[in-house]
Amino acid sequence: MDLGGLDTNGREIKSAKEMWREEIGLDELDSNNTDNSKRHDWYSKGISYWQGIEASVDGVLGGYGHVNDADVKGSEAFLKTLLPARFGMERCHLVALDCGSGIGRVTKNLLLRHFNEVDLVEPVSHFLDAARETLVHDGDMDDGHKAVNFYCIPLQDFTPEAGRYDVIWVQWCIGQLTDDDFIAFFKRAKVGLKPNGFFVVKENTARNGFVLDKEDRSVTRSDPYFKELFRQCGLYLYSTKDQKGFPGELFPVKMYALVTSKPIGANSRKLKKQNYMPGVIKS
Ligand SMILES: C[S@@+](CC[C@H](N)C(=O)[O-])C[C@H]1O[C@@H](n2cnc3c(N)ncnc32)[C@H](O)[C@@H]1O
Repeated sequence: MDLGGLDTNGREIKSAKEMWREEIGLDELDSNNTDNSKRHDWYSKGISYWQGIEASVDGVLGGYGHVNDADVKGSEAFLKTLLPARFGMERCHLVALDCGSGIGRVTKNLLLRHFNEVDLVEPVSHFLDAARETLVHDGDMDDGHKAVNFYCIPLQDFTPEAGRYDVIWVQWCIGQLTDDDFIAFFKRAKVGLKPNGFFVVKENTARNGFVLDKEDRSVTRSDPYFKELFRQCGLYLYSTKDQKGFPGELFPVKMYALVTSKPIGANSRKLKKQNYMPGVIKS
């Protein structure tokens, strides 16, 4: 990735390669040759940051708890177009995975309304304990929708159960992963999807290149940066939408629905149309 970026102290960084070389000792010539102690440092500083944060909506949203409603509305509108398109109109038994779930905010307000079972994966134990507490008490709603498994593990070490999920939801947490762990995670997580299953990635986006957060050890990637990583994961963009209604000082937020095989649609329609177009008769 050749795009330059910034860190939160305003320091310019020439390229993502340079950032990863500095942060985790990634050697440009050999992506397997990384300094494990630096990588360990990257993740332990990230986890320590979140361990110091209160287990509340305001805590996991960095003091912006009031964007919760707009966030849930935006996600719901996006999800409502995707579920019938991928699984048909008939209601079937749907299962979702909430990645980097924090206190279970997304599971409680969104996923449990659409999925019969939801699993959560989150590395910070006091967040997951809070999630378990709310969801198990709230849970077993009248409609039988419930949170089932609570995995306390970071995404870079997690592999989902094969073929369990219709949707794997990744929101506001993938910036904690380095590029190589991002790619390895999605490659592994594909096995967790059922046929027609898909990923949703909902994340902050940098206007250019990337922004490295020195406090929580995360990176905010730009839209082209995400798309290049998705390509390297072997994922295809099925649909994308911008989140609306957030305060202007926040990063723009995008939602991406990603599938594991090339979607037939716009391109094939275009080709078909061309077949029926009147041709110019050459003399
Ligand atoms: C901004 S909060 C978002 C929580 C939740 N997704 C939400 O939208 O309410 C970021 C979450 O990522 C989690 N996290 C940090 N490092 C992670 C990692 N390596 N793998 C998975 N999640 C991580 C944090 O503990 C925290 O719960």
